[in-house]
Amino acid sequence: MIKIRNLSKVYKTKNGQVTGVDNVSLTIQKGDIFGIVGYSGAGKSSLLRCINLLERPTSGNVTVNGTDLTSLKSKNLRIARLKIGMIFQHFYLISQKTVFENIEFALKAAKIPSKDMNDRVEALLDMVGLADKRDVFPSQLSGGQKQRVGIARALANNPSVLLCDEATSALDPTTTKSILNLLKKINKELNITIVLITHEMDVVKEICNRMAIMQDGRVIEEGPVYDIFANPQEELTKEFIESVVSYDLPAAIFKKCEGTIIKVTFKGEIAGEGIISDTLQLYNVKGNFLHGSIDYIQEAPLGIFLMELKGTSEEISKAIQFIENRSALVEVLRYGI
Ligand SMILES: Nc1ncnc2c1ncn2[C@@H]1O[C@H](COP(=O)(O)OP(=O)(O)OP(=O)(O)O)[C@@H](O)[C@H]1O
Repeated sequence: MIKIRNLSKVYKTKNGQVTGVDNVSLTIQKGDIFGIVGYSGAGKSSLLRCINLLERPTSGNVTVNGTDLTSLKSKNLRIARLKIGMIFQHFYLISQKTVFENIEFALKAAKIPSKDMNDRVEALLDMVGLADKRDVFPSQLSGGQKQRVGIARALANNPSVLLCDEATSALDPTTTKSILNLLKKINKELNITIVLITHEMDVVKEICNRMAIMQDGRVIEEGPVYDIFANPQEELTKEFIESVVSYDLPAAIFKKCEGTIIKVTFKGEIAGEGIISDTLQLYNVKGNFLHGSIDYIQEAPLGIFLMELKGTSEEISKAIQFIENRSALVEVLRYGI
């Protein structure tokens, strides 16, 4: 488990102080795939690098598996860091070394006996699906393959935590998907907690179970990915969600409708139930679907529909109440005109 408490990182620059992280507290549970999202400059990298103390926090502390890293002196910190793997957007492989040697290099740092070296490297290459590339140099690999070497290297010392710094931002969508699948497999099979930072909400939607949104160095919203997608609180969170799940209604349609326009969010299994048809049968309202879809987040359905309701305001209120009583969220976007 990773506990971040009241962490701040202030940089001293020629032009004065810059706050990278501003009093952040977060708890990341063992087995989580935790996504940290934010625009450029929000403080994601600073926070991630404070987790393994690549950056030393200005104040606050970071506890990983019960050890407060901020209290460790250099030798013990080096040892603790071996259990925190990290991968990067630009891979940082050693270009003069082969794939095998890149991974071997990380194993040597952990003083793995040389008789075990070959088996260990080959097991790691199998894990990331690169057994046939052991003797080639990084320049002969695609971006996705380079990242696989980065992942194998990060796993060399059997870490309990893997930090991913924009690990898929340099990759095309298909390669991104395959790397995300590999991260999922590592999380499940090796029980490694993953913390990733990204500006791509797609990545979070695809693999994370929990997430935090950062703005100006602070965490402005945090929780299970499904709940945040179903009911975002902050404007910035809504903006990020709309980048992957859009429910915008063209202004012309909005203008043409005279009835009350509602947005209905169905969570989980009720997404497939006939709540709307029941509503229209029970109440004297006419319903007209304007837009809608069912998305799958963490393999659970999340249905969002925009509807126009026509009828007396009393019947419409009753109909909305009925939908809410069936555990759906209803937001009135505009009352009837
Ligand atoms: N080494 C540094 N020296 C001075 N200021 C820094 C340093 N690193 C980051 N900052 C500043 O801290 C703030 C947060 O930067 P950070 O890189 O953590 O954000 P980010 O969300 O990761 O953005 P990006 O995705 O562009 O990397 C920014 O204002 C940045 O300019």
